[in-house]
Amino acid sequence: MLLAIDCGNTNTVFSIWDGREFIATWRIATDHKRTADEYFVWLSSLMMLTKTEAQIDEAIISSTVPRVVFNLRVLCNRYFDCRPLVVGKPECALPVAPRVDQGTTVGPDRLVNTVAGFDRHGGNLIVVDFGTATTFDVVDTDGAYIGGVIAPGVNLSLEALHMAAAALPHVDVTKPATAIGTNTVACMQSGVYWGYIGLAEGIVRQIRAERDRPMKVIATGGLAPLFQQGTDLFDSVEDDLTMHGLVLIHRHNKELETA
Ligand SMILES: Nc1ncnc2c1ncn2[C@@H]1O[C@H](COP(=O)(O)OP(=O)(O)O)[C@@H](O)[C@H]1O
Ligand SMILES: CC(C)(COP(=O)(O)O)[C@@H](O)C(=O)NCCC(=O)O
Ligand SMILES: [K+]
Repeated sequence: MLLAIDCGNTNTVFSIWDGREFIATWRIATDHKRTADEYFVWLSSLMMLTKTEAQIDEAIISSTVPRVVFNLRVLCNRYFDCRPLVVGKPECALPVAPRVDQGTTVGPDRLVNTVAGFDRHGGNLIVVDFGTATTFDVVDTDGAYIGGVIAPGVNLSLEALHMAAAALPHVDVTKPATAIGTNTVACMQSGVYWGYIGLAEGIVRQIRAERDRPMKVIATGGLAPLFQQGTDLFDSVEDDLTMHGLVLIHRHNKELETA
């Protein structure tokens, strides 16, 4: 079975793919100090507690944090006796190469989102990922990643507000009932929630104008369902998008190997 690992700047998600479906998905805070042994203790206890029967013998990793890849590789080598594919490394082929400025290292999560979005919806697509950063990935007609937008993430913005202004508390993002807040917390939540809805709508409008053609919009990432409640911008919200892309990229590389 395939172990697919999606490491973002905040959370790392592990999913087990049995060839037909994901039989388990677990999430751990991203921490570059975590060792292979620690990952394994965590993974194997979850497998035992949930009675998940899985013989893992293949792995694929996408990581926006380069430093964690070493220990994830050790995990795969030592405990699953396999060499993981690492998205973004030369030995990991993509169905279509990205078309960006020379020397640009596109975040592997964005490449994976592009592959998954194209598989599910075809080309001319915008994938919005509400992760640590809020990213917009533009997918061309043939499925190539051709660029996009990186904006500060929602929680990052709230954190910055709290850090920079003495009178502003730490607050969690939620959908406020009204745009006009009648207390400090409600005002901050409104600024971030409706601010990000406006950001997403505005950026998508601008991208569509530059591309001058119909483009679907797919949202993913931890906070996507919350933002879907405030706008009809998204054609769909798919929390398994990155995992789906990892399975596709793994399959693509296996096919190349046996061809
Ligand atoms: N279900 C949730 N409810 C509220 N916040 C969430 C939820 N899931 C994730 N988050 C927050 O959303 C942000 C993005 O999460 P995630 O998509 O896991 O980011 P990344 O991929 O960059 O690690 C993080 O700040 C995280 O704390
Ligand atoms: C933009 C990102 C920080 C988003 O990461 P995430 O929010 O998923 O942790 C990541 O995709 C990245 O480090 N990108 C490199 C630059 C680029 O994609 O052009
Ligand atoms: K991500």
